[in-house]
Amino acid sequence: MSNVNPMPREEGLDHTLSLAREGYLYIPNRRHSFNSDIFETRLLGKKAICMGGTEAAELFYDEEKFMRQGAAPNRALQTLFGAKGVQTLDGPEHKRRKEMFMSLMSRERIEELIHLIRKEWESEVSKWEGMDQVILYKEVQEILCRAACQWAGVPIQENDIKERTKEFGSLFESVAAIGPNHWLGRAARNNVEKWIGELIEEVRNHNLKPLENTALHAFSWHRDLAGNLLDTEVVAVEVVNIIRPIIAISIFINFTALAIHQYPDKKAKIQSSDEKYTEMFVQEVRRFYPFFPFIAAKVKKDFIWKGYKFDVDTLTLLDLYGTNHDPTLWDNPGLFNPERFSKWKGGPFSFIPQGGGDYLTGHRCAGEWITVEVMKAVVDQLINKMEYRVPEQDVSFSLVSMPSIPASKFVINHVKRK
Ligand code: HEM
Repeated sequence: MSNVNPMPREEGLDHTLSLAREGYLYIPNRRHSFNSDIFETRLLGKKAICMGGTEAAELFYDEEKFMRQGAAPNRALQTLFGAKGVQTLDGPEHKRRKEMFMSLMSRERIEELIHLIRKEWESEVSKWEGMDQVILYKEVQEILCRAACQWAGVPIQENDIKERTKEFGSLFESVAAIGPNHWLGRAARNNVEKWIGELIEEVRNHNLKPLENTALHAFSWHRDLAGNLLDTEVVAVEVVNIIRPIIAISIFINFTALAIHQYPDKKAKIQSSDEKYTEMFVQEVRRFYPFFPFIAAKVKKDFIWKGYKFDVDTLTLLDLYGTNHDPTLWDNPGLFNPERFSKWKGGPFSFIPQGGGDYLTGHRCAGEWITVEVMKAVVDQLINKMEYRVPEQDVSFSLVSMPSIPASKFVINHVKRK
């Protein structure tokens, strides 16, 4: 064992409170002070490893070394993820389930979603023209809820939109909450899973016939490796795994609107450049602003990496926010600078707002292409299709509360179609 070195270690009994207090900066602060991309700490009463940077991300996505089963805390399963979803699976079972998701992500299907969102957006602009003020975050969530349900083959009545939007929103807004908001998130999950579960039963009884290439259809009839249909509850979790994150793009859209407002020179450049610059702008929004701070896995079997010992079952967190702001990977990472993406060489482990690695064989976000395309379409709507003013408001956002959203939820007024 002479080749094993002690890992830099945060002394003390437990640091869960520091994690809650420092939020997005908990891991980056310690990577900086230990001058190490890896350190040991104690979270939820147990030893845990935190790591960040390209090499750590590559290690984290090695499925021989890490597994997802048992890694997500119960409070995340009860709100954000749901039980027995794709996020909790490993190996061939995960690959089979992930294929089910990726089968929806063709260029044509993504274009259909963008078309639905643009249509909903344009009809909302007419409503916004008559409003004294528009709280963009709330309004955009309703647009995305309508479009996502339609895209997923899930019928929804117009008078249910507000309530369902709130429920889906609370699944990702309550994940780090304690007390009443956490319980609201749990109640919302029970409600939406029950509603979707009833629709799945209708599909299986042939009373409801969603289009074949929709999530509701594909997931209801998906078969696992043993050739069996999935339990209704699991299908419901996976359909929610499509609709909920599409609505969560509202967070990136709020930051997109904020960036357009705060960086008028970049806005002018979008207006005078081609689509390539819009894409660079959107990528910089995803790199610069906070969304998911980190992701969790457990060590699958004992191994040694760079002289550090990883013991089976140890909770390990990969620093997403810190990797996207790592000064060894990004020049002047605190600067909002879309131009950096003109020279960016790409790579699956350095730019990881939605996880890293491979889409099909690993856990990288199934909806990353959708997210980028939706954000690009929204930039076009905000800049080329409407005019608006941004009144005085508090647009500060926290690096502690998760997920982080600008305080005012971005208010606009004097909206006019162009
Ligand atoms: C709103 C912006 C989004 C962010 C910030 C985001 C972020 C993430 C992150 C960090 C992961 C975990 C990666 C990992 O565990 O290694 C993930 C997984 C996932 N995301 Fe997203 N996501 C977004 C949008 C979407 C969209 C639009 C969809 C689907 C339409 C989607 C579907 C999924 C699924 C199904 C997984 C699980 C993948 C797996 O475990 O194999 N996400 N996402």
